[in-house]
Amino acid sequence: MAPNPRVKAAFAAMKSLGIPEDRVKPALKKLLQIYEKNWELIEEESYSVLVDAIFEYDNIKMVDEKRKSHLEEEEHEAQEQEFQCPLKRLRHRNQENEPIASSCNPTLHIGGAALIQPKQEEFHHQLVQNECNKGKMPDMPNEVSQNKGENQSEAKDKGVIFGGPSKGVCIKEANFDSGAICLPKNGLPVSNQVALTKPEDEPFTGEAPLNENLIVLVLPGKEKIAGEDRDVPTSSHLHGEDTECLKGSGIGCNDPGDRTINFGEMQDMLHKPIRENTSNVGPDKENLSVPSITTDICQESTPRIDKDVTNSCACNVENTESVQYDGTGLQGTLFPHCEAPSNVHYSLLKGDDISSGEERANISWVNEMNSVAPPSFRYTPQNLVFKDASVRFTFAQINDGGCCPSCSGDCLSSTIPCACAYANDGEFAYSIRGLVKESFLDECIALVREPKRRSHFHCQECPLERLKGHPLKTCNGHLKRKFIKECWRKCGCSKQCGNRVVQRGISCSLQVFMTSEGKGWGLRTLNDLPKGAFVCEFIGEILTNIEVNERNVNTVEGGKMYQVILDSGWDTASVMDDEALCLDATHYANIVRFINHRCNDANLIEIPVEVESPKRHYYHLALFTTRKVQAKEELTWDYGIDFEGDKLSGKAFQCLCGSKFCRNQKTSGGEDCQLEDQP
Ligand SMILES: C[S@@+](CC[C@H](N)C(=O)[O-])C[C@H]1O[C@@H](n2cnc3c(N)ncnc32)[C@H](O)[C@@H]1O
Repeated sequence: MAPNPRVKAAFAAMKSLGIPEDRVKPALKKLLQIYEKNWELIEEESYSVLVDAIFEYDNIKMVDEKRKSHLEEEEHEAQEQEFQCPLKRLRHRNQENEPIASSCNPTLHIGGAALIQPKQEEFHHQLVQNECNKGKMPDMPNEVSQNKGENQSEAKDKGVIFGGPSKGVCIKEANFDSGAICLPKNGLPVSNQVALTKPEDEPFTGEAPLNENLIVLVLPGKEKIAGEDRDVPTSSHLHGEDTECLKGSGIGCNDPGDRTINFGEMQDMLHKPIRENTSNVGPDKENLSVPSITTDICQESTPRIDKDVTNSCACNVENTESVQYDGTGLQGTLFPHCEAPSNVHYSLLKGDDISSGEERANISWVNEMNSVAPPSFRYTPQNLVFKDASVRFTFAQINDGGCCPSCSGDCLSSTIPCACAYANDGEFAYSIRGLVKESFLDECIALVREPKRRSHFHCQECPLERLKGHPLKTCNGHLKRKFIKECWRKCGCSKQCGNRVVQRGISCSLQVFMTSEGKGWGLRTLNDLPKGAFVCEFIGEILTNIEVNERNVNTVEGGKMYQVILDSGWDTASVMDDEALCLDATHYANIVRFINHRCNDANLIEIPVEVESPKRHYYHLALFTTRKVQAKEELTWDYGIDFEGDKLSGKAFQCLCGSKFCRNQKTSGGEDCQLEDQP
């Protein structure tokens, strides 16, 4: 059989680095197995994952060899001692409690506490740690360990060693065979995410090319201006003294890190309001996150920066007068919206990671269209309760029929579907590859796009009508949707179970970019994505409808739309005012706030996902691809806007989606298509 051209290419690439085929082979084999033959992950960044894997493999071999030779040496020494000191051997056996002065080995104190030999395990561990960074590409500095806030020895204590040319993370004891390998930048395929200890604060390692006429903004942490490095405040710098961690004691669940979570305390924290002056806010991830609830290791508080952050713009270019703020009234936001001075020629604005290290993979941003930097907002990877929203839930509410306590490992590979599949008619929504199954996805798409399939439920007392002061008015109806039910902490399966996709967060490579059609910023994928792939969750602040309404009263008309109503579960029972919830991604959000709207044939669809709360007034809203999406394609979803109706309320924008099914046809130039023609 002709050799696979990708294998040949990998060998050739390694050969150019001076690595012979016989060293490449075992590592490549293992990687292909671990990545489920996803070559793209292996090929990206000039095979950096493969290079890491080869050196890891070599390290392990070297460590094993050293250990073996150490054992042999010891054995040999012992034999020699026995041979040379027969007397001592006799005394060992017969006079164990008597001290003896031995000329053969003065440090050996028989029967006493001073007989100290390193345990094999410790020895092995030390070797792995010492050797982990050896054998890496010699010309690459160990940036990570240099830039980390925590030093190497602290990192070691946590079982983590940072370093390597591709920001590799050696996980605990770098045991290649156990699946612990250096993580590629894009993360592993979902089904292969192994126990990964993520560094708590991703270091800033971004570098950008410079030339005289080129202003390059590199966020977060560093700004490169005309060859200079300057520190700029980032969200992680804005942490204050007020750090409260979601840790507790007593009741709750034991998580794999032996931390016990007290759900009572947790709920208190969930209801702690956000303080708007972020210059004195503790790490919001710990303070206010909802589903994270049990997942976060409490981080040490980052030293507070007393600088008035409203004075420090990410575009800290010479003419600071040109700095403009977006008028949200939020102090100390992450990316002050700003324009550069007009006398500077811009060819490119870009940044390394808009998530400030909050996501597993960097999310870069680039503006090749104009001189505008990303708008102000605080990046959060988890929903935050603003104030009154009722997202209380307890373990006791999840009965055994609502989870799978007797499962273990991966529920998807079990022959009999577990209780978590019952919610989806006895079938899991996800395939073994971590994608939403085609049949499930097509059904979800049809329920939204096909007018004949679309149906609504009407709540008895609609909270939206109540809000408008018409408590008895008939509900206008809420679109019926299919829910995905994921396994969670009360389930017996592992954290790597295939029925836990959304809760593991973003794993694809994304980029925020300035669109060319005038829609402002947009989001695109940097890799091809298959149909049914999870892209991201809609993350923002959780507000009650009443709170959102109050907020919107003060919003200038024509502002951008960043809010969704979580109404997919309102059919279950009458919904109280503090249970009628919205997500607002205006001030606190993840990258969802950059996803633009497209009428009807968008390449993303939102699907409600039940994770921790069986009461469906609070759920996660996750975006999945509706079809194959090519690298560099813009990611879009249908906001479900009624352009005619919303125009009246002043909310709608002029749609520039370009879809031939555009519902705002007079302005978009879309063809005059009937909804029945939809894809
Ligand atoms: C969630 S934001 C999306 C990101 C936004 N483009 C930005 O620059 O921040 C939604 C806003 O983007 C703009 N937008 C989204 N989709 C659009 C479209 N199809 N046509 C025109 N503007 C759009 C509208 O201003 C809308 O209120």
